[in-house]
Order: sequence, then structure tokens, then C-alpha cells
Amino acid sequence: MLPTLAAPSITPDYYDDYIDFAALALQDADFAKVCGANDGKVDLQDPKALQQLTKSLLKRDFGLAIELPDDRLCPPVPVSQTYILMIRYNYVHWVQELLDTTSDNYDDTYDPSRRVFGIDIGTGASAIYPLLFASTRPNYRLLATELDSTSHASAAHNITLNNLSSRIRLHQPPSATAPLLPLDDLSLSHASFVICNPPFYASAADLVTSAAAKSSPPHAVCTGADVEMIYAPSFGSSGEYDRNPGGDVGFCFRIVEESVGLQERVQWFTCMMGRLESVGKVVARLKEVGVRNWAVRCLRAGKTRRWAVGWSWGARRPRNDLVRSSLVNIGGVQPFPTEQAIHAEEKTAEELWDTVGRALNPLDLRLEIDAERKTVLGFAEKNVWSRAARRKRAREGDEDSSKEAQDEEVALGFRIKVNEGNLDIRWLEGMEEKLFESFMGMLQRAIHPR
Ligand SMILES: C[S@@+](CC[C@H](N)C(=O)[O-])C[C@H]1O[C@@H](n2cnc3c(N)ncnc32)[C@H](O)[C@@H]1O
Repeated sequence: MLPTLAAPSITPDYYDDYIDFAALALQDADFAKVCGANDGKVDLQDPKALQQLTKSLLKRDFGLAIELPDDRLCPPVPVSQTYILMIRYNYVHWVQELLDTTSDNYDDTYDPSRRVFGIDIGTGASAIYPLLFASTRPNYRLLATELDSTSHASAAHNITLNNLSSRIRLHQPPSATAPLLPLDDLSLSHASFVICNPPFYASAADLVTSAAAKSSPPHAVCTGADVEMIYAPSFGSSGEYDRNPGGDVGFCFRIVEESVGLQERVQWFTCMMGRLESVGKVVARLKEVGVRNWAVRCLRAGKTRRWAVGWSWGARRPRNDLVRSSLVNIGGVQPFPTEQAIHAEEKTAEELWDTVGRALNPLDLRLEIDAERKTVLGFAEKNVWSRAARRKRAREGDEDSSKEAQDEEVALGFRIKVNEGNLDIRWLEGMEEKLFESFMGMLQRAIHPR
């Protein structure tokens, strides 16, 4: 029988610290039982209590129910797995925000009318990502792929259990070497995003070494079967290992390679990494293949940390806090900032607004001005603020600027918000960071003339 679940009472932005057990016990009778039996405390060594904790969180925060085979990786096992549920949701919400801040409305907010279609590679026995996306965003539809037959069957069960079969389609690839992104095989023209929690380890030995480094036996913290945990492409000729080292990096390299062929048929490709150093390897590969728009993120809950990398072949730039993080502190991985400020403490908002108007109005830009909010949205087809561009315009008169720019390619899209004593400048669109830098330079000179 299908469960009747209450609508979620809260959907968190991001989880960070651990949960308030007492509050959860008041909201959930099943959880109260595991708390009550133990004096209001949860025995974090008891798998059953932890399983209930995760189930209660899924029910309370997302209105979801899941059932899992004992021998498959799942959220509801020992303590770190509860954090892993929270980290999974943090990953889901980060992807949602990447989409929200690169959508057609340019206003960095969630647009419930936007139809979104996402692909989860390796959805696992729980189908946890599609369930989280579908339960938090009614306009999302998903394709979930799963190679392993046991997990595939269990994922199908969980999708049905939550009445989501009309919005989540499940696909079993014909082999381990079939495309990870089966757009062509399934006659799909586009997707909005790709999400993936890949097998993290390159071999059984890698799994054991990694668990030893964390000083805990591997299967005490994880019930994953090998197929879920290990990705070991068969290495033939020499040099292949460098091209694909296996594990999370190797799996992600495959997605990167497929993304080169797919380009803008997918707006955002993303993949989760088990180790910070993996982020460096993936970003290096992205630069190698010519990606110029990427994002890095530390996903955390309690003391557990994972990392995510996202990239796009399109020119829309996400909000700055979504692409850069001081917690991803290794060299060369941070993309160029997409938000910058210019300070002029001595000036009022009125004065700054006038100065910005004087700087922008003569230029061949498409501008949408909101004088009340002191905000201007602007698009340029090319650099029209350089000295050379100004001289050319003076020579040729204004005839060029009269043409309709609406449908032209956008080389730079920006939003300027004027406040008391400062401007916030958001880079919304463009492949060239140098163009955004040069635009910032022009504004700096307008605000602080020598
Ligand atoms: C680490 S598990 C993640 C499961 C789930 N997404 C989660 O976060 O709980 C990786 C999953 O990828 C699946 N997988 C491995 N290779 C695959 C492939 N080529 N195509 C689709 N799924 C694959 C595994 O069977 C496993 O379920």
C-alpha cells in the first residue's frame, strides 16, 4: 500500500550542523520511540535508531519514504550516513541554485514556471537524488540511470512508493561502457543538469587504504556493494591510467569527455568528489578540454565533507558564492569571481546612480533600468567602452547604435545595484573574464576618476 505522507513541514536551504533530536521527537512518533527508549538520547551506534533518524528526516523535511535492500549503499545506516543524507540534499540544493542563478530571468531567483529536466547518473537503490529534486521542486522531471540490477529494482520500488513514476524515469544502461549520458540513445534533445555521486574508489585496495586512513573499518561505516563503491576501468595499453585513473576522478573524467560532445545540450554538468584533491584533477581536465565556466563547492554536514564540481559550456554565470568557496582551498581551482563591489563611502546612492548613468548611457549597450531600485541590467555584444571603441563610435556617428540588439549574441551581461557608498556588480553572462575585468575597470575609473 502507498504511504500517505504529510507535506514536508520545512525544506532547509542547506543542512550544516546536526539535528535537534528533541524537536524531531516531538514531530515524529516513530523517532520519539527510539529516543524515548534511551532517555531522550539517540544511540548513535545503533543502526536501527540511525535508520529511523534518517527516515524521520526524509519524512519531515521532504515528505519522502524510502525502503532499501540491506546490502546496498543507503542513507539510513550508521551515523555518517545521516550526514551523507544531509550532504546529498546540500548537493541537490546547490544544483538547484546553479540553475536558478543562470536562468532566462537573470534575477537569481527560483522560477517555478521554468521546466527543468535533470539526469542522475547511478541513482542507487534509494533513488535519493531524483526523490529529493522531485519532492522539493514540482516543475522538475528526471531521468535516473542505474547499472546494477538489484539497485535498479529497489530504485523503481522507491519511485513508485512515493508516487513519482510520472516524473522520474528509470533507465538501466546495457553495459558498464555504454554512455553515462544516454541522450542520443533515448532521443532526448536537452537536459538542464546532470548530477552524479560516482563510485569513489579505484580498487578494493584503494577502499581499504582510504578507510584505514580514517581509522575505521570500511564496512562499519558503509553497506555499499563493490559495484557502488568501486570504479575500475580495465587498463590496457600504457598511458590509459593517466587518461582514466578510475574512482571518482575517473568516473568524472568520463562525464567530462561526454560533455565535450554534448556541449550546450546540457546546461550544467556536475559530479560529487570524495576527496578535495580530486577537485584539482577534475578542474585541470576541464581547463584542458576548454571549459571556461565552472564552479566548485564544499558540501558539508557536521564533520563530514564532500566536494562538488560543476561546469557549463554555456555563458550564463552563477552567483559568486555558488562557484567559489574558501573551503575548496587548493591552487588553481577557483573560477573568476562573478560578483564584485566598488566602494565609494563618501558618495550617496543618488550621486553614484548619476555617475553610473553618465558612464553607461553613451555606450552601445542594451539596458534595462529600474530607477526605483537603482538597478540596471545591461548587455553588450562586444567591448564598447574601450578607448578604441569610443573613438570608432565618434568617427562613425551613432548609426550603429540604433540597431536592435535584442537577438544579437551577448558578449557580456551584467547587473549593477547601486547602494549608499558602493556598487555591487554581478557578472551574469559571458565567456571572457577579461571582458568583465575591463568593464569593471571602466566603472572604477568613472567612480574614482584620477
Ligand atoms: C556511490 S553509488 C551512488 C548511489 C546514489 N546516487 C546515492 O547517492 O546514494 C554509485 C552508483 O552508480 C552506479 N553505477 C556505476 N556505474 C554505472 C554506470 N555506468 N551507469 C549507471 N550507474 C552506474 C552504481 O551501481 C551505484 O549505484
